[in-house]
This record gives sequence, structure tokens and C-alpha cells, in this order.
Amino acid sequence: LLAKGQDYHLEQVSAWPQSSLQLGQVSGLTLDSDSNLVIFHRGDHHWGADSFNSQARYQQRSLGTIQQSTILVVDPAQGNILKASGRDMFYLPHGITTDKKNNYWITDVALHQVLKVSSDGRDRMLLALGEAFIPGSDNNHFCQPTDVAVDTETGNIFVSDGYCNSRILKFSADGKYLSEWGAGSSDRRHIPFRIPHSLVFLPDRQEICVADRENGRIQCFIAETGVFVKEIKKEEFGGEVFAITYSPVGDGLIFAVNGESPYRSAPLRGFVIDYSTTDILDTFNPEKKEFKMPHDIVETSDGIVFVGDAGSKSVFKFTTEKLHRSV
Ligand SMILES: O=C(N[C@@H](O)C(=O)O)c1ccccc1
Repeated sequence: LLAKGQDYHLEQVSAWPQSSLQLGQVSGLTLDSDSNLVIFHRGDHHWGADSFNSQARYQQRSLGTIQQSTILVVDPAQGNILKASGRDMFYLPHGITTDKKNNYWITDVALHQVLKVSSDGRDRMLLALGEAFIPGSDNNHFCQPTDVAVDTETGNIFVSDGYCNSRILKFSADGKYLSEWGAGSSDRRHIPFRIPHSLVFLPDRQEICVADRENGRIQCFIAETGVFVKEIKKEEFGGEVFAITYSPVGDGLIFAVNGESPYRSAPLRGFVIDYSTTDILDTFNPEKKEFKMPHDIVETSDGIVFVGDAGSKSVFKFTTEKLHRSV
């Protein structure tokens, strides 16, 4: 367990992956029930300035679906591909999460949908929320939804919606709309979300935390009620928080990555934050290649951290082990 104030130090495992994964823009990472790393990427599709019109309608349907395998199950140790699926299904992948039955919960910002897909390699569509290509803000539409978190106690799912909405919605495991909420509803939390971009469920606290990207802050809520619990906002973030994940180790650790802000020049890096004290215990970044657009982050049960980068089309691996450098 982490003693109070004990320092935490992550270093890149620069020899990972052993061979190139031929990735497109990496948008999402998750872990499967075998603790393998699952990478969700965009193959030869790109989210650029002209991908959407001013009504948030996807402009590149003529490109068709991505023909590469967008879902890669990869061995965390060496980085070789164990399973590849997700071909001919998506337009602009964004978030990916697994539930207790090892199904994939996926968001596609071009489809404006949340899709539940089987992980048996057959890519069976088990549930679709939202209307394909039709953005909206009622109970049956999303606008560029960004991520899904699964409440492992109740099976309920939470959706961060999205680039062109400012809310978190809660659904039952079979897709029934239950509730939604915006940013915390009292005093300084009146500021609405500005791109709720990444979600994580805290199993030991039954809370949902969101990376409120353009507000450069993390906010946490009671999963059951949506009642605001706390906010973590640090100068060191530099104004943008892109993704978060959580480990129940000790009093709980939040791992986060920040992003380029047009207004502030803060170095792109990862953060290890003590959930209780909100102290930053460590920051980390790759040794040789720099982060370009760190876009998602996961932590394995043995303390390995992976960061998916949509800008450099790569995944970086970090470990707390003192690497035994070859002398
Ligand atoms: O944020 C953007 N993209 C990333 O988050 C992503 O690629 O998911 C973006 C926004 C406007 C135009 C082009 C890209």
C-alpha cells in the first residue's frame, strides 16, 4: 500500500510493443477480463477539422466504415496482437470499456451512438443507443458521445455526452434511460461541462468521475444519485484534462493525462493523483517520443499504465518497477 506521501514513480517501458501494431489514431483503451490490453483505433480514418459540419453531422460517410480491425486485444507483456476485430463497423471510434461479461461498450462520434459489441471475435451488435448519424440531446440521442463507464455493482452504464452536449447519462444494463446530470449543481460547480471526455467508475466508492476536458478539471459524483462529491483542478493540468482512470490502491489513485491548450503552454504528461488528498504524487511522459495527443489511459492490476495517443498513433507503456537497465 502507498504510505502517505510516499513517492510514486512511473517510467516508460520503451521496448514495448516489441513489434509495430500498425495503429491509426488511438482513441480508446480498456482491459478485458483476461487483463489483456484492448486498443480501439481509427485505422485509416482521421478526425480532422472538416469531419463534421456546424450541426455536428459527420461529413465523410462516403468513406464508408473503417476496413481495418479497429479493436485489437494485445498482450500487456510483449504487445503482440492476440485478437483483432471491429472491422467494417465504425466511422470515428472514440471510447471503449468492458463490462463484467467482457462485452465491449463503444462510442463512435460520427455515428453519435453507444454500441454494445460481443468480444468473441464475431462483433455481434448486442445493443445500440442513439440514432446512427443523428445528433441530438434527448433521451434517445447523443452528440459525439465520448466514453462509457460501467457500474460493476449494478451493471448500470454511464455515458459522457459529449463534444456537443454537456451531460452524463445513466442507463440500465439493457439500455433503459434512467437519469442524467450536468456539472455539479451548487455554487462554483455551476460551470457546465465542456467536453465531458472520459469516465471512470470507482468500485470502492461507487462514484463516477469525469475528465471535464476544456474546463481542465476532474469532477466526481455519487453514481447512484449524480450528487457532486469533489473536483480536482490543478494548474499543472494546463487547462485541459483528456482522460482519467482509477486504482483503488490505498486511499485510491486517479491517473490522468492532460492536453494541448490554445491558451496555456503546459507540458503534455500523465499524472498520478491521490484521490483523498488530491495531491499530485508523480508526473510521467515518454522518454524518447513525446506525447502528441494522449487520449486515453488505463492501469492494470499490477500497476502497469498504458496511454493511447491519438496524435502519434501509438500506445505507451509505463511501470513503477525500477527497470533493470542493462549495464
Ligand atoms: O478534439 C478533437 N479530436 C480528438 O479529441 C479526437 O480525435 O478524439 C477534435 C476537435 C475538433 C476538430 C478535430 C478534432
